[in-house]
Amino acid sequence: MRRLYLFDTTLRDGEQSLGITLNVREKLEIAKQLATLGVDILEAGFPASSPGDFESVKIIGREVKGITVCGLTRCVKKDIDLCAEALKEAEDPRIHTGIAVSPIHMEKKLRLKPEQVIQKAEEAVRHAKKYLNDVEFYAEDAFRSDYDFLAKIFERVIAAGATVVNIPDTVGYATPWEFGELVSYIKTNVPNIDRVKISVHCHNDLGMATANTLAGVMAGADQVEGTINGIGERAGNTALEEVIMAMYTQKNRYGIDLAVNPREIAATSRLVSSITGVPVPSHKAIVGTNAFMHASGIHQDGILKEKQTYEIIDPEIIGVPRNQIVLSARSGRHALKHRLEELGYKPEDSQMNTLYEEFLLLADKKQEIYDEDLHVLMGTGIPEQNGIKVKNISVATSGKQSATAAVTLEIQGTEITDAAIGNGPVDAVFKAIDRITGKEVRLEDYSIKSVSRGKEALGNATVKIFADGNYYVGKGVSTDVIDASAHAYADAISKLN
Ligand SMILES: CC(=O)SCCNC(=O)CCNC(=O)[C@H](O)C(C)(C)COP(=O)(O)OP(=O)(O)OC[C@H]1O[C@@H](n2cnc3c(N)ncnc32)[C@H](O)[C@@H]1OP(=O)(O)O
Ligand SMILES: CC(C)C(=O)C(=O)O
Repeated sequence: MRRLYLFDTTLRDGEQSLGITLNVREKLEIAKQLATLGVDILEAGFPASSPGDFESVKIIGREVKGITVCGLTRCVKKDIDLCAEALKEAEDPRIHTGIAVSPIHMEKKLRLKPEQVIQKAEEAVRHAKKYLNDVEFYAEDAFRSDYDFLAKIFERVIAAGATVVNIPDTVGYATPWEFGELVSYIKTNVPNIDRVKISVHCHNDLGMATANTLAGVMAGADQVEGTINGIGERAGNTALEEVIMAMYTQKNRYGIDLAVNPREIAATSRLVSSITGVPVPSHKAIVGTNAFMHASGIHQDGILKEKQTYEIIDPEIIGVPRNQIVLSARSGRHALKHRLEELGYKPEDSQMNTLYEEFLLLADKKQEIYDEDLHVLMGTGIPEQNGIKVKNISVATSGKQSATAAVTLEIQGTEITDAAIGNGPVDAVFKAIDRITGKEVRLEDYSIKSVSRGKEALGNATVKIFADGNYYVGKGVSTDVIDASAHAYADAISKLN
């Protein structure tokens, strides 16, 4: 069996998705779950990019053990110094440094001659090696580079001490057969390549990131880079869950071994989606809600006769249990606990009374309680209300007229009520919250979507605000859309210092 290393960059390239800004607490929570999933390397951020990113890499390095924690840098000494400083307390640190190698990037962006680029790359790797042994070198835009030049720069960084060479298709331009050929070319044309690991890092601009990554693996790559749910710059990165399950379902054919626990895939995907506010499309491979649903009669007939007629993956393998019990207001604590345990939660007996009360409140509003409702009940869909709690909302609206909202918030134990007029009920509620908190914020984005099924489905509101030079994302969940929106807005404001 050949061992394939999984390099997760959800917290670095994933966070480069438009609209995502995660704070240290959120990043740490995702990092811990990635360690539970069992990825080998976790890219925690780009320490030189901001004090917040520096802090995240530092705290993840300190707190998350049993895994390689990595930070990204340019081939710039200051970036490398900061990265090494952030990784000081990491058990198994790695610096990921690199520079662009394609003609267009070197000439137009870096404004450097190819030989100058090689020099910077060598110097950066040597500088990083002063701090620690494990240094990965990325050749940005490798797929559009001149392959002789690429082989030459890899040869020189390997001589300077790189332990991993990364071949990115930075702009997602490759097709699988071409990308496989590139990896083969590097394997056969770079002296001493067998001393280092080859990594592949693909983007999804043509929808081929996973296919290209697998072609790279077939051509001999030792490490694959990607993100959970495929989030990332522009159209995103290779979705790690797709690579994991492609390997898992093809194990006997490809003989590739991974250290991950596939049962954690669904929980990791949910957590990343919930914290980043980026929904997973229902038809998304592996982790979409429809990925294991069979809708048409001929398929349902086949499944009832033999599951494998239409199912290549047993959903339980990725932590999605088959649902056999229908939960409703008539269900008791045993059924609720049983289903929660099937979904991977470990509710304490002491928690069950409160959970059951919350469950009944919801069940009274809905005929059937779905798994999505239970995830919300267990908190993976409801954010903590740090400091600001929405206690009461009352809205008056009459057709085309403006709406009026009266809102009561509890801030650090004190209840405050105020009212405002807005263009519609949600606007009026947000304005009332602004009056109470006295914060100057600009609403950047607002969306509401259903997170469960049924007529009284839970609405999940996501609000993005801009204040003090930063973006803050808040989430709120309720069967009432105005209530969900108010919670999301209060959640975002509670993240301001
Ligand atoms: C392919 C990728 O995904 S790479 C990772 C992308 N991630 C990020 O960009 C993280 C967020 N970025 C940032 O916080 C900032 O851009 C910083 C801190 C990195 C740099 O900020 P600034 O110093 O203000 O530079 P700015 O971003 O405007 O320009 C980039 C500079 O770095 C140079 N540069 C870009 N990549 C590299 C590299 N890998 N190695 C060396 N220099 C590089 C550019 O040529 C440019 O140099 P110039 O100022 O001499 O023209
Ligand atoms: C920094 C590198 C690995 C990258 O993200 C890319 O080239 O896409």
